[in-house]
Amino acid sequence: MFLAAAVQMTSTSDAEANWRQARSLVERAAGYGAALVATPENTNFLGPAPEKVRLAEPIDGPTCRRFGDLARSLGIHLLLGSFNERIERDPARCHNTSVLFGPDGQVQATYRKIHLFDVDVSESVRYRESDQIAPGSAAVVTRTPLGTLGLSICYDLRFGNLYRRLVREGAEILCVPSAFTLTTGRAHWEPLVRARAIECQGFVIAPAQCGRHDDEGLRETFGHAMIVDPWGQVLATAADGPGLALAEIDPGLVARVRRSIPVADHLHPEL
Ligand SMILES: O=C(O)CNC(=O)[C@H](CS)NC(=O)CCC(=O)C(=O)O
Repeated sequence: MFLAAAVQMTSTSDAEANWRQARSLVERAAGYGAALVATPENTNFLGPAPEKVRLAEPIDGPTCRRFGDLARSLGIHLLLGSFNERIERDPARCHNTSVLFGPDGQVQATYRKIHLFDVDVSESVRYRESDQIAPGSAAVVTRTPLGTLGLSICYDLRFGNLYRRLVREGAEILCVPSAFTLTTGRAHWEPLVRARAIECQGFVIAPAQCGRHDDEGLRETFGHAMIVDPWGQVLATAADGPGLALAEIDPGLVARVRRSIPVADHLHPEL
């Protein structure tokens, strides 16, 4: 058994303020005893698009170094839900990248968001994530002493085939750091998170952005950071505003649920 935490926070274009907010919530979670702490999509910056690309950094840049040092000083596994990763050969775009740090502070895995949010939420609320973000193409699973993690980001949550793949490759704990819009979050967030947990028969750790940001559309995000167990039960949901969803993870539950309903054996991959 170990304690996991999904961070809920409000990132803006003020990278230093975002760092202080994230650090204080991660420290709080570790203070409660959390061994695995995950922060939301765009932890380090959620603001105007041109700035986002201009401020993008490589994985060995200062943002990842800070989060790695934090993981080491607290002795935890820390998922930086996502940051804007510079692409050397493409100055116009960056990757939307999750980074897992081990308790030694080293980068243990990186995942680049595959499905990009090019969506008209309403007449006035319109996103074209692919204008600034270059998609990744690799599904990423990483073994840790706490269990095998499958990585994904936000809009990926709608594409069940990615999660089937992660489970096939051994994932027991699925991470979905997010920044769901208020509109789509109200209607779809919890059912989607629970559906992934039930289908995958795994834990889902879903950190979230919340509140009002300062990008062009003054976007508002849904919050409701949550942790769901392999039976689909919501173990914890963050309250309104910056905070934490904290829950105990029983790694043995994954195997018990998979034994009881052996969907992996009943799957028709040819369909
Ligand atoms: O663009 C940025 O600065 C930060 N990126 C995000 O907030 C991303 C891409 S726009 N948001 C989502 O994927 C929302 C998905 C969603 O809300 C849904 O699937 O309904």
